[in-house]
Amino acid sequence: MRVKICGITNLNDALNAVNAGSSALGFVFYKKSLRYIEPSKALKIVEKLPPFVQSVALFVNETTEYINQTCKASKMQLAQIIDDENIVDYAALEPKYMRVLRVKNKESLKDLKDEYYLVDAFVEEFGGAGKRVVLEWFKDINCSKLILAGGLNCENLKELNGYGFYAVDVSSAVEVEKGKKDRDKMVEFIKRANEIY
Ligand SMILES: O=C(O)c1ccccc1N[C@@H]1O[C@H](COP(=O)(O)O)[C@@H](O)[C@H]1O
Repeated sequence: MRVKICGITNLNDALNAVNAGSSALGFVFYKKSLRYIEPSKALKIVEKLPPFVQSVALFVNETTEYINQTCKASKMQLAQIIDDENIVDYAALEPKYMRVLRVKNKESLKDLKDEYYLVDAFVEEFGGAGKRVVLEWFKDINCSKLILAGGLNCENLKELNGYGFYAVDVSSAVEVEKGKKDRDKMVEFIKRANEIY
């Protein structure tokens, strides 16, 4: 199972995540988050990453122009986009992107199109809150293009067996505190993610 570790704010955590086996690292470009990182600081980390690790920029209700400029300046390979205000012109986006669907109920899943999405539990305050989606809602859905986020941890990962999610995304369960990752928790999380079938 592919794993994205989100909320990277320093090189040490980035390299620990990569060495633990993370396929992707998430950088939060949302200023109100305690995991916010300046794009110029993210660039310094990205430039030191080894090959085969994807850098993902997380945006919340930002304009197309801002996303394009910021991804280019910080050499991000993928934009993770929360666009509740419907302001993004996806045809004009330069980086590859992955929309975030914030799931409130089973009805929310009707909005999924045939593309890769990150699905996260809806919370009023944006993101990384450790809140889970209800897995039963995904039972009759093709999950092969879905990256599941929201409250995943070493203990509950095994509940994903059989769903066929493309990847998982985690932040709070592998932290010492917001913005600081725990190496051992990342190692254990990725070990358990690799046991999912
Ligand atoms: O992490 C944040 O601070 C954040 C801020 C704004 C929007 C999204 C954010 N994080 C995303 O939330 C998921 C779930 O995190 P958790 O595992 O439940 O803590 C995380 O993977 C980020 O993609």
